[in-house]
Amino acid sequence: MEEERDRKIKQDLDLKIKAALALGQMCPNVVNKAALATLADFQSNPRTKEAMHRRYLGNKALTSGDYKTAYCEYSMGIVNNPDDPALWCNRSLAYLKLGHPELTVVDSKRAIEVMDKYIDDSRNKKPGLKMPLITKDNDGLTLGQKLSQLRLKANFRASQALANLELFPDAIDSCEWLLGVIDQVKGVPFNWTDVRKLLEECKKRLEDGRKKHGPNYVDRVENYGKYTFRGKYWWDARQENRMSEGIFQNLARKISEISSKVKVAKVTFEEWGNEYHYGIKATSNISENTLILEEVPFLCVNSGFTKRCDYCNYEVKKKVKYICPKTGCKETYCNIQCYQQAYNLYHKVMCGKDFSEIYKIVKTGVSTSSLSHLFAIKLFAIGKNRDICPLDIEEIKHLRRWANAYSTMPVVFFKFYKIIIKNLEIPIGDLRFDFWVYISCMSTLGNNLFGDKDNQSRPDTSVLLPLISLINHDCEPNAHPTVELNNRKWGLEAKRNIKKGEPITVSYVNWPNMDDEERCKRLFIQHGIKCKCKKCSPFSKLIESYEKSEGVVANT
Ligand SMILES: C[S@@+](CC[C@H](N)C(=O)[O-])C[C@H]1O[C@@H](n2cnc3c(N)ncnc32)[C@H](O)[C@@H]1O
Repeated sequence: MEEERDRKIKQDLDLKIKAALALGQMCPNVVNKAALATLADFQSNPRTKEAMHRRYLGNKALTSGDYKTAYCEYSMGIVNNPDDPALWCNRSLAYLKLGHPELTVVDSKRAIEVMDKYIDDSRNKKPGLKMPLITKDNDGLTLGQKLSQLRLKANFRASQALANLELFPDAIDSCEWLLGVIDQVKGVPFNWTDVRKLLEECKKRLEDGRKKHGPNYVDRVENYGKYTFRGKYWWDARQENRMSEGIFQNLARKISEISSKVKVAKVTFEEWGNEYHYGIKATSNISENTLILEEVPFLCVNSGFTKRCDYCNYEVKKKVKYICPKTGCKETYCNIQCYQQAYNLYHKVMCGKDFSEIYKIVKTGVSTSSLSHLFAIKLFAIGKNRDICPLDIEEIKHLRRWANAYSTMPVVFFKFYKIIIKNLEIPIGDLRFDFWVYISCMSTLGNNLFGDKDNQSRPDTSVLLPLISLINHDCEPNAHPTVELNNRKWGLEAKRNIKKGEPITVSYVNWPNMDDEERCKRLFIQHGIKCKCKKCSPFSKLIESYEKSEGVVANT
């Protein structure tokens, strides 16, 4: 029985191969003997079979307009068979329908990459991808034709998403590419007039934008795409869970271990309504200049302008130097202890890997927030090392993500993301490290880092302090961090007398002599904070209207 079925599959495929080659389709090289083997393998492999079933369920959900179910089914399919480009391509449509163009672009690119890899593997006579494109629905198309169609679909979705991200020049390029290949493909899987319409619309919006904002309106993909992201995707419940009793108790214990003067508390500012936040409150009267607490950073990064220990940020030229003993790895530490701590936390999986491209771009940044890309590498490395999603890292899972503003996504995010998962050898089908996880990590980092510049004002170092990060901002704070870069512990000192029960606050910004309204506006623009402190309360309506009229603000 089995043999008979395999023979039929091979026969069927053989015919399709011949037809595809004879027709000279866009991807004639995708079919070879290895592909034959993998198709048979696909039919008998329970995981690829499951993936195909998920694709079927996803397609059904998509057709009925149930995009959330479609997202779930395709994701399950990807977990089972990440080598099926149709799953990535179809999930990109689910994302588009759900209003996540930033994820559509990435999944459609992934679909194309998977197809390219398939073609390369076939050329090099490597085993082909497990790509169940030849299914029961015999629509008379060859494998090559199906691949060509899929490539068009992926590109069309990318064009639509680029337009939604307001990256018009790139959307225009993409539409023009599509219109250029119109004659080469049999059975175009969508209406060509839709591509023309999209092209016209993008050209018009670009022109209107340039008239209004000047010739540099809307940068290209290397720069920013605009989308709405309020700190979490709907399928990710972690931000709700961060206030759970278990996590709260855990934080309370950790704070009590470093200070008897303060405790963690669930707080609301009047205008925050029912939304609870974490905050830190004094447990007794604290006098001016008292050291309230000290915390050792969970993670440190440095951009390399000053030679520092990769683990604790000490300036190594002043201290004993220890270089990672592995040949080819040049990472530098103060001493063997720092090396061992780093090794166990993240270095084990990062050792000797080349992240220079990320460092190069980080070094061109003007603000210390650019260093968050270096943290993202370490968070992914810790996730890989602990075999968990980076968003579940115990030390940081309680942190509040950037949530109060719209976001812009530098498209370099995807470039960096790809470097990270490739270097850390994370398979693309491991969705614990999916691209949205990277965006969510960046959002956590954007809200919780303490950075410093060097004496030439270049972003130099940054630290992640999971407990000090619980302290809220006030434009007239009662405490301030005692930052000393060459001190492993970061301190918090009372600026004035603080009463028992009073929330401890710091200023997140250092803008002396700025008028109150401007400061309040910039807190919103640069930190996503609609500041609820007493000084800012007169401007709350103004900020609301500013948010509505601007729509999009920078996430820097
Ligand atoms: C570093 S966290 C502080 C701890 C945070 N409240 C929590 O629940 O984890 C920074 C975030 O707290 C909130 N926040 C802190 N100070 C604030 C203020 N003065 N007004 C409004 N929101 C504030 C904002 O959401 C901000 O993005």
